Amino acid sequence: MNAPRSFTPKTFRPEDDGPDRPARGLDEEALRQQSTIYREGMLDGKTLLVSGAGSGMGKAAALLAARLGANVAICGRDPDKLQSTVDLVRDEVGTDVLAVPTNIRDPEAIETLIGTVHDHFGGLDTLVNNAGGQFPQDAIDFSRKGWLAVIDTNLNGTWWMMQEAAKRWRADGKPGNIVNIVANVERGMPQAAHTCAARAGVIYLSKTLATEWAQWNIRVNCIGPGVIETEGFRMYPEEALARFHKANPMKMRGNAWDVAEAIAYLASPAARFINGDLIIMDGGQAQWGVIWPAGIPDYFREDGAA
Ligand SMILES: CCC/C=C/C(=O)SCCNC(=O)CCNC(=O)[C@H](O)C(C)(C)COP(=O)([O-])OP(=O)([O-])OC[C@H]1O[C@@H](n2cnc3c(N)ncnc32)[C@H](O)[C@@H]1OP(=O)([O-])[O-]
Ligand SMILES: NC(=O)C1=CN([C@@H]2O[C@H](COP(=O)(O)OP(=O)(O)OC[C@H]3O[C@@H](n4cnc5c(N)ncnc54)[C@H](OP(=O)(O)O)[C@@H]3O)[C@@H](O)[C@H]2O)C=CC1
Repeated sequence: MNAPRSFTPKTFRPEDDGPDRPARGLDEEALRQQSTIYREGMLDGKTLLVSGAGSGMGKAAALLAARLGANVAICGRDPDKLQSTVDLVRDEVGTDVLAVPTNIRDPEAIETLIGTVHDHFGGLDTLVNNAGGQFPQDAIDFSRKGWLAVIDTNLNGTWWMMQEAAKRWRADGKPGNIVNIVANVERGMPQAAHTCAARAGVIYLSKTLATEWAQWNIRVNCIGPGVIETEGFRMYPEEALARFHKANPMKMRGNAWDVAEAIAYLASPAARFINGDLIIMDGGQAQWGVIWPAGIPDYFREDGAA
């Protein structure tokens, strides 16, 4: 029998970044160079609110939406990260992004956020719930605070955003569109059980709301990314990162732009009949491999899992 696996929480924290933990994913220069399959002006006159848009997929989605003509509002906790997205879009596209620092765990702050977006742009067409995250750890060792932090962010935070946006759409008699970024949870997520529970909750919440809210012309869909290399990867030990891409049969990592293009599709008129669905973007991982974000335990090494 394996000895209990110990875990030092401080080890993988983003603030521990240093020269030995390099930046991950598409940097701003790479983002600027991405091309898109979509036509110019595809999102003209549309307003998108993207949470967690100070980095990673949210930043890419904000840039692409702005490039396609949308009004873009963003939120996240760290104002400096949000400002980096504002600056990138202004420099690259020439438009102003509305940045509203907001913790999605705070429902009152979300009420203010949704109101601010409506006041500024005169409405909201697509809400992208991308903010979220977790830390890698064997479930048996989760602290109570850690469990609650992940559930509160990924499940409750996403719900507060959805409910507040929908209340406003119903009151205004306007159609709405929600895209929730979740994860690939079909076969569970070892060493990420907290986020697996939260994301599974969001997926089935979304399917339920897609029915309940159809009467107000509000669509709700999810995107389930697999291994997408972003700044968020700094949270994981090198040992795990070295194996992440081996968990899908294509043996590759996706990038933030892949997800941004899927978000743009769901925000476009081409997706008007898609409701209650989950788009998995994982190179086939769901059918095959397993990610061990805290490192593969001895018990699973011998049988060659993933
Ligand atoms: C899965 C593979 C594929 C997925 C990839 C991605 O999603 S990539 C994108 C991923 N991007 C991200 O994931 C980025 C966003 N992630 C986050 O912001 C955090 O991981 C969060 C979701 C826990 C929020 O936390 P927060 O704002 O509340 O900040 P806080 O720091 O105060 O933590 C609260 C408590 O959680 C606990 N705890 C925290 N860390 C660890 C740890 N390493 N170890 C153990 N426990 C840990 C601890 O109990 C802590 O309290 P303490 O002991 O300090 O008093
Ligand atoms: N990269 C991957 O392989 C995968 C990622 N995902 C999920 O996709 C989403 C985007 O991830 P990715 O771009 O990779 O990672 P990042 O860590 O770069 O982005 C997550 C963003 O969420 C924001 N955020 C976190 N907590 C809160 C909060 N309480 N309130 C407001 N904003 C918050 C963070 O900003 P700030 O710290 O400023 O608040 C950050 O900008 C996340 O939900 C992630 O868990 C799912 C599957 C795989």
